[in-house]
Amino acid sequence: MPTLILVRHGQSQWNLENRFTGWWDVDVTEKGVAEARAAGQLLKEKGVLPTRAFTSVQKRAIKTLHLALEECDRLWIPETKDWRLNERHYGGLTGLNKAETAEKHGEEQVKIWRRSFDVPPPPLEADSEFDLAGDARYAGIDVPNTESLKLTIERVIPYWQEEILPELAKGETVIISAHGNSLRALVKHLSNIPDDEITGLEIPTGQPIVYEFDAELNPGEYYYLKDA
Ligand SMILES: O=C(O)[C@H](O)COP(=O)(O)O
Repeated sequence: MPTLILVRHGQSQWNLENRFTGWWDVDVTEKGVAEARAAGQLLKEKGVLPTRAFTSVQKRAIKTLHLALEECDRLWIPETKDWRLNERHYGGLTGLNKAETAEKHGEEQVKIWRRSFDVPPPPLEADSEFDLAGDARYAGIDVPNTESLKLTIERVIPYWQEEILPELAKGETVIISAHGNSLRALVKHLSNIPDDEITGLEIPTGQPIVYEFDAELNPGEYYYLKDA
């Protein structure tokens, strides 16, 4: 049975510091490493062993993938990294503290920037220290200067359809190690969550989520592997 495992990266340094991160390439903390290892141990314990892996080009997701695969002895499986699985771009909020931003602009405005479906944060200034346009990994890519969830969906779902779904069609057990909002994009699509209900979906770090697909590649309800 084709199976999909989604894992949000373990805690990052800026998760810990409560800063907007987006495309900025922040590492995992010690706690994040432990979360990633625990995710891999859970895969092993439950016998849900990935045969194919996808991740973003951001180290917090890549490291989480590798730590988890190491724990379930699957470091050898084929893996693909792609920017389309990156976190949504946080624009001009990148690097700012979330609580301080709420004090400055109000809780309501920050909630809109963080959880609305189609309101992007203010764009990143071209001379910002967080501008990644010159980063080698994005050569030839039009790096966005901000993204809403809607814009994130517009790059995640075509990638899902073109690159990941064909692997599931072969019967693979696919693991995707990615980010809060690139995974929200995917869960919204797979579970048919309406635009106005997606605001309520929070994806915790390091907790494997599983979808099982039928022969027609229709996904069932997702569940947390720890509860299975
Ligand atoms: O990019 C970030 O700051 C986090 O990974 C996700 O942030 P959010 O919870 O504000 O969507």
